[in-house]
This record gives sequence, C-alpha cells and structure tokens, in this order.
Amino acid sequence: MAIAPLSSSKLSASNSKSQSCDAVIIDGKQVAADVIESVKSRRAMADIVPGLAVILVGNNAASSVYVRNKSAKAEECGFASQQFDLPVDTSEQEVLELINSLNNDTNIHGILVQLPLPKQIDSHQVIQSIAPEKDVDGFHYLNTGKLTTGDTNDALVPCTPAGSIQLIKSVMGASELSGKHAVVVGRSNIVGKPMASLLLQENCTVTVIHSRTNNPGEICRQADIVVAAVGIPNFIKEDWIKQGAVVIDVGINRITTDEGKTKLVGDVDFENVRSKVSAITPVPGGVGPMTISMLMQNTLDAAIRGKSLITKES
Ligand SMILES: Nc1nc2c(c(=O)[nH]1)N[C@@H](CN(C=O)c1ccc(C(=O)N[C@@H](CCC(=O)O)C(=O)O)cc1)CN2
Repeated sequence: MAIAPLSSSKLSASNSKSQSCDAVIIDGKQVAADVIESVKSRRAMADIVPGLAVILVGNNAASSVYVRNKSAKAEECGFASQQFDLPVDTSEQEVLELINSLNNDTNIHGILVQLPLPKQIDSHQVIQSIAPEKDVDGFHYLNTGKLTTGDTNDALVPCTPAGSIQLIKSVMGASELSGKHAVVVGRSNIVGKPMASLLLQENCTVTVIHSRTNNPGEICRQADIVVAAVGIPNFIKEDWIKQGAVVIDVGINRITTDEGKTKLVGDVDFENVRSKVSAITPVPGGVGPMTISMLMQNTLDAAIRGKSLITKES
C-alpha cells in the first residue's frame, strides 16, 4: 500500500468517466503507527504516566474488542490504564458515580465511556458528566464548542474525525486542502458534525448531506473530498464520486456474504469507486486504526496540560 502526497493536478481532475487514476490506498495502520510512535516519544520526554480510564457497560462483542484494544494500546504507550467492565443492567446513577470518582482522581487524566450504552442509560447525561479536561473522546459541550468556534489549541477533538483529517493530510498538503469542496455524508455528533468543523478549519468549503437531503448524489459528485459516515454498507456508489476525489470511509459495517461468512465493509462501494479516485481509505485498515491512536494522543495531551496546570498552581 502506498502513502504519497498527490499532485494538485490529480485532485482537480474533471468528472470524466473515461479518465482512470492509479488510486493511492491510504494505509491507516501505518499512519496510526506513526502517531503512536510520536505519542511514545512525547510521553517519555514529558516524563509522565498518563492515566486512562475506560468504561464498558454490557457485553456488546465489538465494543469489548475496541475497549480491550484501547487498554492494550494505552499500556504499550506507557500509560496506566484502568478498565471498568460493568454489567449490562448497570444504572445510569452507578455510571455517574463512577465518573464522579474518576473526575476527582488526580492519577486519571482521560476518561471514556464506550458507546453505544444499554438503553436504560442516557449517553448524553453520562458524556456531559465527564470533566471536560478529561474528556478524551472530545464529546463534552466544552470541547465541541471549542472545536466549532475554532478554539482548538486546548480542545480535545473527537478521535475519528481527528484521525480522518490526518489521513487526508497524508495525501494532501494544507495549501492543497484550502478551498476544496468537502462533502461529509452523515451528521452524527461523533463523526459528521466535528468532521465538518475540522474541514472548515482547513479552509475547505463544506457541505453536510444526510438522510433528508434532496439530490444527495448530485451534491456528492461535486466534492473534491468525500467523508462517508452513514453506517450503511456500500452506500456511496461510483456515480456519486467525481474523478480524482479523495474518499475517506468512516463506515464499519459487518455483513454476511453469499457464502455465509462475516465481512467488514465500509460505507463506500470500494471496489467500484477505487478506479475513479486519487486516494481512498480501505475498510478495514483505514480510519478505524486512527481512532485508537488519536485517543492515545488526546490522553497524552490531557495529561501534559494537567501537569502544567499543577506546576503553575504550585
Ligand atoms: N466512546 C467511544 N465509543 C465509540 C467510538 C469512540 O470513538 N468513542 N468509536 C466507535 C468504535 N471504536 C472506538 O471506540 C473503534 C472502531 C473501529 C476501530 C478499528 O480499529 N477498526 C478496524 C476493524 C476492527 C474490527 O475488525 O472490528 C478497522 O477499521 O480497520 C477502532 C475503534 C464506536 N464507539
């Protein structure tokens, strides 16, 4: 798999079907590994042990794997990780009490609650109860507000959109990004909305399309950059994509093949779209691995900020 900066001529190619590009398949695993190496060396230089608390409620199989991977990656980075596995019938009050105690624990710099939560728990209440400076998922109002207003110096930015921007930057320089038309497909609080804010900050012209958008294909076809985050397997077809576009696929959908096997696919019809684009992320191995790397980066940033606050106060 190649990771290479693209020339602007490739990215501004016209919407002609006859043109075919040799698409760069963006290697998310490699970019994610580079982020981890940087986290490890910054942590060693700062001489701190960031504390990460990961809360899992219930036994959703995919969530259990993600949480295990987060804890393992934290240990690999030299963090102290604490994992809280709570039974599926845990009440909202019990989760709030645990978060309250972690908010007051000076050894903990990052707290995250794995989503989705069981239906008796209001995820909104839970997320807003996390101290904003420890909200390493970047979902608290204070962090989303900072991101939306462009005050990102000390904001914690949601991991998947932050990772997606990094992947875009692995094939496009900042000056190339500026002025591009980016279309975000999906308007979730976790991906679509923060993604739009990050792209705006890169001086893109941003359109968010969603389930109620009229003529979504027509809008998507105008995009230089497409970020797909709808959660519908192979939703984005070849005729929605402009020749030479950069396509970031955030979808992680488990489907059963005709042979009865389970397979992971994205929101983009990868096999048919890849011949048309200048760069595209695969699923698996694209955005997914970036999510955990950016979480480690956020946790380290939170710990470094926490340490400098303590130093200033003392
Ligand atoms: N509190 C949070 N909950 C959830 C988040 C989040 O950022 N914070 N995001 C997703 C799940 N997620 C992390 O939590 C996550 C998803 C996917 C991957 C990943 O590495 N995917 C691999 C494939 C792995 C597989 O086989 O399932 C890939 O795409 O290559 C990492 C993290 C929802 N919940």
